[in-house]
Amino acid sequence: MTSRPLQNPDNPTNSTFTAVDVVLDTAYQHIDAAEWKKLFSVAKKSKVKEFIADMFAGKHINFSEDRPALHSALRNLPKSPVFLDGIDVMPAIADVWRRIDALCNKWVGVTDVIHIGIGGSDFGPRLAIEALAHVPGIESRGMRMHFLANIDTAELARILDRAQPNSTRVIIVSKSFTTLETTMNAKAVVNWLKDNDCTKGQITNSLFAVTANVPAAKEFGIEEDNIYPFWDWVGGRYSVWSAVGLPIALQYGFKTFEEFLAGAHAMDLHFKNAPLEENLPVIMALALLHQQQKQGITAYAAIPYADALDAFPKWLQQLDMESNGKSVDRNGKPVKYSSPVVFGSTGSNAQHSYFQLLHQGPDIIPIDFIAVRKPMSERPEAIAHHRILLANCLAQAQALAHGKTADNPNHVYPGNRPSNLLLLPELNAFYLGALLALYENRAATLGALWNINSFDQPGVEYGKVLAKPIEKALVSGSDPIQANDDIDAVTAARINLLNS
Ligand SMILES: O=P(O)(O)OC[C@H]1O[C@](O)(CO)[C@@H](O)[C@@H]1O
Repeated sequence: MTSRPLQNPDNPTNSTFTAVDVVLDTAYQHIDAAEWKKLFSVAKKSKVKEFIADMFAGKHINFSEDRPALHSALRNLPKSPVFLDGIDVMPAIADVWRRIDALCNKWVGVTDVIHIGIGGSDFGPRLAIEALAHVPGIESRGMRMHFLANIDTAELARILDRAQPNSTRVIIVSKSFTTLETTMNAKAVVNWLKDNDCTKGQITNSLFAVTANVPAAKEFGIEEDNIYPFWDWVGGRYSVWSAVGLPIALQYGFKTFEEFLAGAHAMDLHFKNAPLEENLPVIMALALLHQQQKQGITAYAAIPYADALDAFPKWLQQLDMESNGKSVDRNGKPVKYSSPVVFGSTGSNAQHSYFQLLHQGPDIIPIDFIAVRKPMSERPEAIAHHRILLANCLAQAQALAHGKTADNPNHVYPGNRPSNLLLLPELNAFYLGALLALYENRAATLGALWNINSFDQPGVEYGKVLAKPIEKALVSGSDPIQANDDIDAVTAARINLLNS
């Protein structure tokens, strides 16, 4: 017995939208025609269409850093001119593509790649390498790809235990080339190469860098030929399309990297040209805004029913919350809405973790269910398992939407829990690119709707600054320290606890 009719009579039949073969179904958002009409008028009033045009035209929409947000140019495979302050950026981008392609053919006998980077210099390449590892038709070079991000040496030790120093290449990825975790990890890996009797020449040949700060990479000791540049008009969390995506080409071939770019480019063309009413990133953004306005939601979950997308929620957390986790708008005024807390993990695992809360908790938390139509293999067992996976995805969405009445209050499902269904035709480089670009463009649209600058991240600096004096005070066995301008009484007590 369900608590409401399965079909929602006031829900418009056109709840399904398709772009680049990716299907979005918003039926369970329970937004009726009048509400959609209102939402699209909000989009028009927020000048979303003009914002999209400005973004692709290289306008300095990242006004606080006086920069464009032109990551779309990085996947503009047709190389149609993209002008940034009067200069076409495509020749420089195409030159990096050429160099990446050439490098793919040079790496012979490499057993291990240690990819050192954090945040946007890690989440994107890590996601793509994991997502494409078992895609039929993608030939892997079979190199062990080690992602070293955290300053915690546990990750470093695990990697150095496995990698073969004489056949290892090191890619240091950092837009700023000043991120402490990355530079310290890079130094530790260079010392490991030295400790394993690698010659100076071997070390020089095995070190590569991907950065927007070429002088700093040279200063570190990377040969110019081994430095792959990107630019300050590419945000870190939007950078997987640049040479930051190098591991994808090295492991799966340049053609696969091009496929990845092509999917994102196709989604960009849709975002740039489709009317608001048929525009997937815009519709997803408006649906979230609607739930903020109607239900006062403060969190949302992205749940890929595909183990290959296990790293997707982590990538999305940085994209959404570093882009739009802000309290003031473009005019410095308090925002009405901004990014909710974003979390997620793969289904069906998530059903055995926090779905109890999603179904019966007091808070309404919208969900993006992401599913893949085609199983990763045609083996009968894989087809059977895939059918169960999809059935669970659809069942969870239905149960959340309609709920269930019961005499025993403990068994009541309130329902009215909104969700989207995103359906990829299959998981390959093209549709992975399309999916990530869909969410990047959704994040940009949300920024436009919330009147937020989605392309700076001033909130990540203060903690790093405070860590410096605290790190200096952490000397085990030292005399107890007193609170001072940088270290308050609580932290001083904690430092003394750690030092004792
Ligand atoms: O690529 P970099 O400069 O090392 O920065 C790493 C990450 O740190 C941040 O600057 C702050 O989290 C992110 O925006 C960025 O992706």
